[in-house]
Amino acid sequence: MSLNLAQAKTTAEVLTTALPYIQRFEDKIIVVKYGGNAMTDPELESSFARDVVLLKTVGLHPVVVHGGGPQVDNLLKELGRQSDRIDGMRVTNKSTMDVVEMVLGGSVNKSIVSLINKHGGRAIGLTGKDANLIRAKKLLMSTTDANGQTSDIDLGFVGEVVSVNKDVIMMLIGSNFIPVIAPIGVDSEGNSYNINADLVAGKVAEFLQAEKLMLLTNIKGVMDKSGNVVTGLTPKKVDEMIEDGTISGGMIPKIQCALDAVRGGVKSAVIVDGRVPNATLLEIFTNEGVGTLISRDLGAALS
Ligand SMILES: Nc1ncnc2c1ncn2[C@@H]1O[C@H](COP(=O)(O)OP(=O)(O)O)[C@@H](O)[C@H]1O
Ligand SMILES: CC(=O)N[C@@H](CCC(=O)OP(=O)(O)O)C(=O)O
Repeated sequence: MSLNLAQAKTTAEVLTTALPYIQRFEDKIIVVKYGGNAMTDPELESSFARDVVLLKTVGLHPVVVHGGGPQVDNLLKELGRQSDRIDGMRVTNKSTMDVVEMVLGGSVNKSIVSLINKHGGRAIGLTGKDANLIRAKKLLMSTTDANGQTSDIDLGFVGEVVSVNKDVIMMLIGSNFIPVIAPIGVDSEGNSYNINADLVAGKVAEFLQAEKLMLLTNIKGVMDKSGNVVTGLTPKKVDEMIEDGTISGGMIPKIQCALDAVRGGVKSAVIVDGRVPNATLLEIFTNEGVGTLISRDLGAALS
């Protein structure tokens, strides 16, 4: 495609405006979590893939961690099965784990890889099992009832991240690849664990000491009871909002991992509306961003 002079002038202006941001983020690692709910529109999927390729091309190092919860739900439904969720976590028995691995490590991972490659990137797909990328252990969860009684909940093969093999990711980044990671972990016995993709993205960002953790979802940001986007959340405020039901479901692990990541050394975490075209670029190349920002200073000041 060639541009006429007027178009070229506009493009030149845009590129000039982006220059300080490109310089600020040059050589920096940006972990982008691409949620299953943000994957529903082919146009937006292409926009996401192009954004990631553009970031890499101008010298940033995007690392993609993806979800795919709705896609797992769809296959389970087709198979005439279902799974419960507790606080946003899928209760995962052995046969559900097989489906999770098939969908997240298979079709979802490969379609993101293909799309990025179609747009000129060098994406490489991995699950946490490849090169023991994500070491995991069983997630232990407990609940407290109205009488203050605490009881354990068994979520089956749901895991939490123990460690991330940073060297593998750095090697790929150094060879100009864009890692695309499915949220499946492995323990020392070779057992697979289904891990919430936000938690994986947070830990990957922490182990890499990323400049930014971007969590793409299908909502404007964290909303209060009136539906207004909230920024500058404190852990205390988050607890209150979970307690009174303002924050629920998948937003619970999302906001918690954003807070954990900034406390763990990631410069900033942001919950971004993935339904906005070019959301990833807008977040990097504008001061305002497009979601709920949790900065390191804020995280440190409030912890
Ligand atoms: N206070 C809140 N603000 C925004 N979203 C919330 C809130 N509480 C619950 N949610 C829900 O969390 C969802 C995002 O989590 P999730 O569905 O797991 O997204 P993803 O698949 O992108 O990880 C939103 O679509 C919304 O339905
Ligand atoms: C334990 C657990 O709940 N795992 C998630 C993993 C995928 C995921 O997190 O996908 P989204 O980001 O699209 O929600 C699941 O099985 O749905």
